[in-house]
Amino acid sequence: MNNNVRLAIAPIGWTNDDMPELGAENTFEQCISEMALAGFSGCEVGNKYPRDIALLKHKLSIRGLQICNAWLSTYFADGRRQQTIEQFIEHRDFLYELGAKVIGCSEQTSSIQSLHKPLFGLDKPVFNDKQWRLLAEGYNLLADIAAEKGMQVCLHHHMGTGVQTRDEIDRYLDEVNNNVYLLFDTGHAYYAEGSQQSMLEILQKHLARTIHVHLKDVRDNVVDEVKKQQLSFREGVVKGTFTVPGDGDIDFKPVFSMLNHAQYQGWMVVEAEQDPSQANPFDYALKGRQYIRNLTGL
Ligand SMILES: O=C1C[C@@H](O)[C@H](O)[C@@H](O)C1=O
Ligand SMILES: [Co+2]
Repeated sequence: MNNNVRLAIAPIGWTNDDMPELGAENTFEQCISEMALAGFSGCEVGNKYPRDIALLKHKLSIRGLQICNAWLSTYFADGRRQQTIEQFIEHRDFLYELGAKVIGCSEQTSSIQSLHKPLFGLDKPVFNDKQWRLLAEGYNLLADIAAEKGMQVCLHHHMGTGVQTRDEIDRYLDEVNNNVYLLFDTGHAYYAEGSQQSMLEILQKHLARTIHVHLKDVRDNVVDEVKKQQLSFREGVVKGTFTVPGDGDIDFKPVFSMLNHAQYQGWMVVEAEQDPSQANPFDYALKGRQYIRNLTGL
């Protein structure tokens, strides 16, 4: 893997912002110390991180860590344009001060990812033409606002949202301008389409537009349970849908070789939300780190 790729890890394995009861016992300092000790040089932002920029930078830099991105929910497809833009500007400025170059957003209009609804039922949002137009106009605008600070915007395709499937990812990238990008998440692509092959085809098709990568592995047996028992996204997470690369059913070798071939430059972020009381975050961070080292030399 080329030298322009850097490895980060998300705090979600230690403390889960969506379900704060998962990892409530883990402190911010424990989390970032273990990230550094496991051999990562960057991380995303969690809700236990201090908002004071100088303090946060200090805590991170003494551990050799840098912020590479943080999630922002957008609501363009239901018309909440102004509110989204205001939040985006604040988020952009926060990330800019921390030295991040990309801003990863997820369109959450009618999302069921946090609701108690079957993930594979009929409730997943499906955008109509007008909603796609609103989304595309919104993301085009975000890209211009990001560019004011030399930053780039990417959308995180996500289970339970209107940009989940392969066709929806294609449509998103067709509709937006060329300066609007993709955050490719291996776990969500695999979960959405149900196979390694489809996940790889999505990545192959959109390599040139991929500016940030989340590395999650998936446990097939838990996905089967989510389908059979009509579980929600979060119920699946608690049961262990996701894990670190090398611990589940995805083969990451072709993922890394595609990125390498395309001379991908940017961050790859291990992001494995599971219950920290069942999956010790430090053990799993080390496990993921070792697997990536073995396959990439990074
Ligand atoms: O990037 C992500 C952020 C989380 O909040 C989300 O639920 C997770 O699955 C993810 O991929
Ligand atoms: Co992700």
